[in-house]
Amino acid sequence: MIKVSGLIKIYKLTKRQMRQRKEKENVKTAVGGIDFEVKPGEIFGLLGPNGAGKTTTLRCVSTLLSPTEGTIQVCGFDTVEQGVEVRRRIAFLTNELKLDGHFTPRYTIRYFGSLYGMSTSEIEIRAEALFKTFGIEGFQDTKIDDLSTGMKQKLSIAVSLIHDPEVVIFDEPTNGLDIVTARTVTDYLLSLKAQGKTIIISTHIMSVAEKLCDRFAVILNGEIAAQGTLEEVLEEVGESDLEDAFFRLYQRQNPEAKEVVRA
Ligand SMILES: Nc1ncnc2c1ncn2[C@@H]1O[C@H](COP(=O)(O)OP(=O)(O)OP(=O)(O)O)[C@@H](O)[C@H]1O
Repeated sequence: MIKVSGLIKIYKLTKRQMRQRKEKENVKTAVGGIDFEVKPGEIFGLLGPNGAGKTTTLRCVSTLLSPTEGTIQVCGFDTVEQGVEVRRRIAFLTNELKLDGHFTPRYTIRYFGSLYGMSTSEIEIRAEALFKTFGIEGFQDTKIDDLSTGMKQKLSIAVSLIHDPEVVIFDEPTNGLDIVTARTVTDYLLSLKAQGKTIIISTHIMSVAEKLCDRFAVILNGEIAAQGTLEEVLEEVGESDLEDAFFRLYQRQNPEAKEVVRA
């Protein structure tokens, strides 16, 4: 279970960041007060364009960042006060965290398993199953630098799940993947859901939100513009297609962006 209440995250900008972004203020509100819950056996999506605040939200849920205001509970533990308990129970995947290219998948997964205090035999059994699922068996002893982008992403997912966590937090899990690899990842997320895991993902791809997520929130400029099941969001916005609904919501927030809204 994930419960996000009144989450606000404000970044302090350096002078350089202010110059680069042409910002007048030295603070940036990345997330402006959002609430949502994710239940076990559910895939929840944060759907939004670049800069909407998806990554920031997931970083707060995963304890990587502390909220400026608001609280987050994961499996009943507060992400700020009980960060260690939260980290034990989550898989966190984000594009920014890279596996070291000098090592092999076998070495890497063993290393991460041991960080979670798993025994050698537990690691072997779990790694074998994950490598099989993601088609990594034949590449276990290949240097990560020599793996394809898709294989690296699948390895990152396998490594993040070595300790069989209750909660899965994946930032853009299918980003940059070909259609076959993306399907392997989304199918695996569905199997985790069937196992009763609590899953939250971010995406800017409408079809991922439509097909994979039980519920999702459309996040724009750090605020939730709509949330619910696909049917609920479409009804709330008064559209029959998610892309149209998304643009309708976008236009409500950015009236000057009229031209991008379909008639
Ligand atoms: N460390 C930081 N310092 C200052 N501003 C930041 C920092 N990280 C993110 N931001 C800003 O906060 C806002 C939200 O960024 P965030 O990365 O959460 O969005 P996102 O929805 O994940 O977008 P993307 O899909 O591009 O990753 C953006 O305006 C971004 O420039």
